Amino acid sequence: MFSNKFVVEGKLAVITGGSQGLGFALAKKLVSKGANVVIISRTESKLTKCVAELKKRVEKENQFVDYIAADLSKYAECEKVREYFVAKQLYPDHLICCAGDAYPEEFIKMPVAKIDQGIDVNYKTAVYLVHAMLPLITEPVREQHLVFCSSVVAFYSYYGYSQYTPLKAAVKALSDSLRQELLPYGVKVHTVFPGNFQSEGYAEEMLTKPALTAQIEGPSPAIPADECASIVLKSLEKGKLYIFTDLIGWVIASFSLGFNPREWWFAQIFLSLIGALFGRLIDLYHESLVRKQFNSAKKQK
Ligand SMILES: NC(=O)C1=CN([C@@H]2O[C@H](COP(=O)(O)OP(=O)(O)OC[C@H]3O[C@@H](n4cnc5c(N)ncnc54)[C@H](OP(=O)(O)O)[C@@H]3O)[C@@H](O)[C@H]2O)C=CC1
Ligand SMILES: CCCCCCCCCCCCCCCC(=O)[C@@H](N)CO
Repeated sequence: MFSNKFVVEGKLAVITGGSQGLGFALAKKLVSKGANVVIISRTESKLTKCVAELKKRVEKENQFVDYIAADLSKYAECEKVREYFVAKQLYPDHLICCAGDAYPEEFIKMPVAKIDQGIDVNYKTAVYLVHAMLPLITEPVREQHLVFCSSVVAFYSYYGYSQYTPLKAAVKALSDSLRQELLPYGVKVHTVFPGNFQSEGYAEEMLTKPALTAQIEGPSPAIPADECASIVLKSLEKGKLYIFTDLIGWVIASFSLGFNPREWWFAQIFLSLIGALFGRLIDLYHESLVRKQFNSAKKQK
């Protein structure tokens, strides 16, 4: 049995995007494990319902659950979040950035507003909040965990995700820089690369997802959010820096190992060779699907 590298009992966990999906699933598990939890998102009505639900799981006398309604894509609101903790003299032990959303659609049909939304929700909510919280992250030096939510698509961007994958790749790059920069402050930076999982956001994205996008990502069927949260927590407890929630995600990431953290590195190096040999062939196959789709649409006109 491994030693738990992600102790939560009695600790303070702050979860953005905590009002649904993976964020709320993680919040429930952390409260059940004895953590103090503050969830953050924009919609107060969702947050109050979630906190009522979380309070049912409170076991310990002095364990608390709270929420902050804030649009984290606005820096000023991230500063208000910091002030909340300063005023209460609370120093988060775990900061888990789950806020995000995808709008899968062909780029030629992409409204500019959705491009802005992708940047705001997937990138700004993470970079702004962590930046605003730096005074509480760097002082006092203590063991902390900073968890970013990227996606498998950060390793392989394909048809339909032009509004989303660039920002998930940016979250990966941001986490890679901060993993080095925050070392002296006792901060462990983890990056989660989920495969598909069922959530309110997933249901939303399925409304616009092109059939070809769904076909390409067929090897990643959507698992329940609770199952995804369990996999993430177990990986954090094992001290994993890069966290995958399905096999295909780990395989695709192994295709581009580069400077990335490894696990089962021997197998990953073998897979990186397979990726070097066949990755482009898989991409060419996907390109042939695009051409086929385009030509058959042209014939129907
Ligand atoms: N579901 C999936 O298949 C996959 C998801 N992911 C990633 O995992 C993470 C969680 O996904 P999922 O559970 O599906 O997400 P959901 O879309 O279900 O929930 C997103 C959460 O983020 C909050 N949020 C959105 N915008 C903001 C904002 N500007 N400020 C503060 N909070 C905000 C939402 O609450 P509110 O609207 O009230 O603000 C909500 O709580 C996301 O980063 C997603 O990109 C990665 C791979 C696959
Ligand atoms: C041997 C290698 C074959 C490779 C074939 C390509 C398979 C691609 C699977 C990618 C799955 C990505 C799921 C995350 C999607 C996501 O982030 C959205 N659901 C956002 O919410």
